[in-house]
Amino acid sequence: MLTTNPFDDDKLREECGIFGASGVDGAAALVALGLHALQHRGQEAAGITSFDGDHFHTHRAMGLVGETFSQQNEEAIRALPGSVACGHVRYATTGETALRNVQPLFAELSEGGFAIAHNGNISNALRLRQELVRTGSIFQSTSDTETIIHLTARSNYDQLLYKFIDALKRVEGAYSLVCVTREGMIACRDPLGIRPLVLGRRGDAVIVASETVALDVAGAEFIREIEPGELIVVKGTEIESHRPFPPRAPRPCIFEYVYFSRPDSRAVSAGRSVYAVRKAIGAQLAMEAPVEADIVIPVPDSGTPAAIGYAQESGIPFELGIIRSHYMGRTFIQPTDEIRHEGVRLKHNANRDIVAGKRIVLIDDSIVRGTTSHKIVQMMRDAGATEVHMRIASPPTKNPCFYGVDTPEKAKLLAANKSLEQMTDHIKADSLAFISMDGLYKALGEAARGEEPSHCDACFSGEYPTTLTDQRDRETADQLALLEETEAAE
Ligand SMILES: O=P(O)(O)OC[C@H]1O[C@H](OP(=O)(O)OP(=O)(O)O)[C@H](O)[C@@H]1O
Ligand SMILES: NC(=O)CC[C@H](N)C(=O)O
Ligand code: SF4
Ligand SMILES: [Mg+2]
Repeated sequence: MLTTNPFDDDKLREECGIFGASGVDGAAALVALGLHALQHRGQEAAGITSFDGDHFHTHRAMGLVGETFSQQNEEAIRALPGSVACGHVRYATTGETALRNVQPLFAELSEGGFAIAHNGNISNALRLRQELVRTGSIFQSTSDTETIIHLTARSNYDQLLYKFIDALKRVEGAYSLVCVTREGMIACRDPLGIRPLVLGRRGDAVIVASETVALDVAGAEFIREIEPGELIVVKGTEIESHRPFPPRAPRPCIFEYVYFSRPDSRAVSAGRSVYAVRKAIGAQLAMEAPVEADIVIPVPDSGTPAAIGYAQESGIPFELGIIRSHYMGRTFIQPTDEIRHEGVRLKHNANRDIVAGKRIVLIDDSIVRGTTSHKIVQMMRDAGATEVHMRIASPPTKNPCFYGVDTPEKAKLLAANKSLEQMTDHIKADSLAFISMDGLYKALGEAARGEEPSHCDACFSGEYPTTLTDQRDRETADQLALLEETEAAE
């Protein structure tokens, strides 16, 4: 996969963000605001499609929202007239990082134009694509999202809405979608509601967004979440709700609360802010994994709320012992290997006076490959820390995500390949502990995880809530290749 950031190529990636507005003049400008608030979910590319009653208009580009839809580039927004629009910020999960995969994707169907913006990942997209291509579909992109367009186009139903629903019934995996058609806007969530989507109003205008922070920034009021398995059709300012799928117990992504969502968004299924949930996770971690220390230090930014919770619960003072630069990364020239090795210092640096001579508890939200923890523990020691205890605000990440988060393959996940002791050695900490799975659910206000958990937690538990057709096909192909190799060698 192509990456845009020379220093961040070994991380758990963000996902995507979507935003739609209907029933408001200049809808595209509102979408640009909303996308800006969702920028943390995807920094590779951004796009908006509007409909002015006669024509569809699209502008898509690589890069940040502010680069593409900025004050200096007002022309870009003026070229997107109309009272309905949808937009997307992308972090690729299927299909390369290239303009042809930047969303919203658009096609002219027999019922007219159809624009689609997708957060999630379709776990049988490859299988569907092979079938569609074999029977004549010509794909314009390598994105999983395009399969929905082809399935819609080829459905035998006679109205666009029913064709679209027919298509969704054939896809597996995770999808929160916002579409613009000649009739208005359609928004929906997959039957398990794996990826988030909320509904708001700005006056009479209808807004949908991945997270409530985007409603705040667009001056809209939060109404409710779009329910798992719900599809809404928006015509102007009118909303019609549909339930096209048989009801199932929802499984929203628990990692949204650990890491992805902005802390000022609402954790809808927990009835609190994401910030409050993260603090509760930190407090729970302090109860489960206490340690004698002088100060609690977050790995900024995402470890900060959990560190505040840990400090408050343990009574150990909270200090900013690591300062993060917000200016590194994307536009930085390609470094030499030597500079790349030093790269972490560009992002994080020790606050020496705070750290020197102290026993410290470091709090981060997750360990993926272990790169960050390894470097930061060393950084604390170099700055004079006498003991470094690492505490992680999620259970060990042992499995990849197939639902819209670009995680490294299992072989590269530290916790999938090492015991707790080996991980502690690897990051060179004096001690290491993760919050328990039950502890994580307790922080969400539940008694324990239980047999039928309320959330998707597959990256920790390995229990994927949907079938993973493409992954199964890949494993079968690998096994066959191995068998052939063995036979050839014999
Ligand atoms: O074990 P690793 O492979 O290093 O990955 C884990 C780290 O990645 C994420 O931070 P990241 O630096 O990506 O983003 P953030 O600044 O939003 O915390 C996460 O918060 C951990 O700090
Ligand atoms: N991270 C996402 O939600 C990505 C959406 C879609 N699967 C893509 O790759 O464009
Ligand atoms: S596997 Fe993990 S990151 Fe992916 S949807 Fe499930 S909980 Fe979220
Ligand atoms: Mg981090």
